[in-house]
Amino acid sequence: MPCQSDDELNVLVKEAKKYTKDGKVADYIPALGRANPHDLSIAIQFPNGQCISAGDIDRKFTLQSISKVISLAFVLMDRGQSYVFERVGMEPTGDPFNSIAKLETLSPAKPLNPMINAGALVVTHMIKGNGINERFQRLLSFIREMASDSSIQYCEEVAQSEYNTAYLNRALCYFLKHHHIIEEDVEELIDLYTKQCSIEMNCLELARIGMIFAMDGMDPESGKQIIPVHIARICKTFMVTCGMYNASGEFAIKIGIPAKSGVSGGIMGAVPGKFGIGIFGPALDEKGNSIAGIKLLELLSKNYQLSMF
Ligand SMILES: NC(=O)CC[C@H](N)C(=O)O
Repeated sequence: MPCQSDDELNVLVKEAKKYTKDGKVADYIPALGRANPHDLSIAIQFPNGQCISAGDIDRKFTLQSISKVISLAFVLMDRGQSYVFERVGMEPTGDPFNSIAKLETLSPAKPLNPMINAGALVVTHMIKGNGINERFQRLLSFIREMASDSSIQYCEEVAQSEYNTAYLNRALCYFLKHHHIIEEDVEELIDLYTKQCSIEMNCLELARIGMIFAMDGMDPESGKQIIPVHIARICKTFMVTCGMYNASGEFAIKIGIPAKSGVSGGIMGAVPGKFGIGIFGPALDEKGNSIAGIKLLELLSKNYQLSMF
C-alpha cells in the first residue's frame, strides 16, 4: 500500500522545519556533512498496512546509531540475554554517545549500555558468522526483512568515510580488547561496525521497522514473529532509557515514546501497540539528535497524546 501524503503531518513538518536553522549537520564523519540541513521528512506506518507521510520522503539516510537497536535484537536472538549482558550493561550513562568516561565504572571495560558506541561495538562484535561479509549479510538480511525491502543496501561512501576517521571508536575497541571484552581484530570490527551504521533507507522503511518494534516483534503483514516478544520489549526499554543519549530523560518527559536517534539525522519511533515512526532531519542539536525531528515528535505527542506514561 503506497504511503499517502497527509495534510496534518505536512502542517507539523512546516512548523518543525523552522528549527532546522538552529541545528548543525554532523561532519565528524565527513560524508555526513554533505546533507541538506533543511531536509525534514516523516512517515507513520500502521499495522494494518496504512502509511502516512510528509516532507522530503525520498531522501535516503544512513541508520548510524539507529542500527544499534536492531543489532541488539539480532545479537540477543543469536546469543541469548545472559551471554550479551555479561559483556554489556543495562544502565543509561547520561554521557554523550561516544564517551569513554564510564568504561571503568563497571567491572573494568564493561560498557554501561548497548546504545553508546562502546556498548554497540561489543554488540556488533557478538554478531555470529564466518568473516565480516557473512556477519554483515546476516544483519542486512534481518533489516531487509523488518523493512520489507530486499533492495536495502549500505552506503559505501559513508562507511569508508567513517572507517577513515574512526579514531575514537578504535580507541574504545583497543581498551575493550585489552580487557578481553572483545577478542577480534579491531580493524575488522570497525569495518563491520561502519558498514552496519551505513545501512541506508528512507523514512518510510524506517517507520516500518519502528512498527515491528511497536508490535512487539510481530510483522502483521506476514504474520511472522520476526523478533521474540521479550527481546522486542528489551529493545524498546533501552530506547526509552538510552535511545536519545543524554537527552533521553527530557525526551521521555516531553514525548514519552521509545525512540532511537542517529547522527545522520534519523529518528525511529515505536508507539507501543499502535504504529512506527520514521523521521529524517539532518540538522542536529548539541546532543547529536535531530533538532527538527524532536520538535516534530513533540508536536505529534502533544496533539495525539502519544506518551506511554
Ligand atoms: N550517534 C550516532 O549515530 C553515532 C554513530 C556513528 N557511526 C559513530 O559511531 O560515531
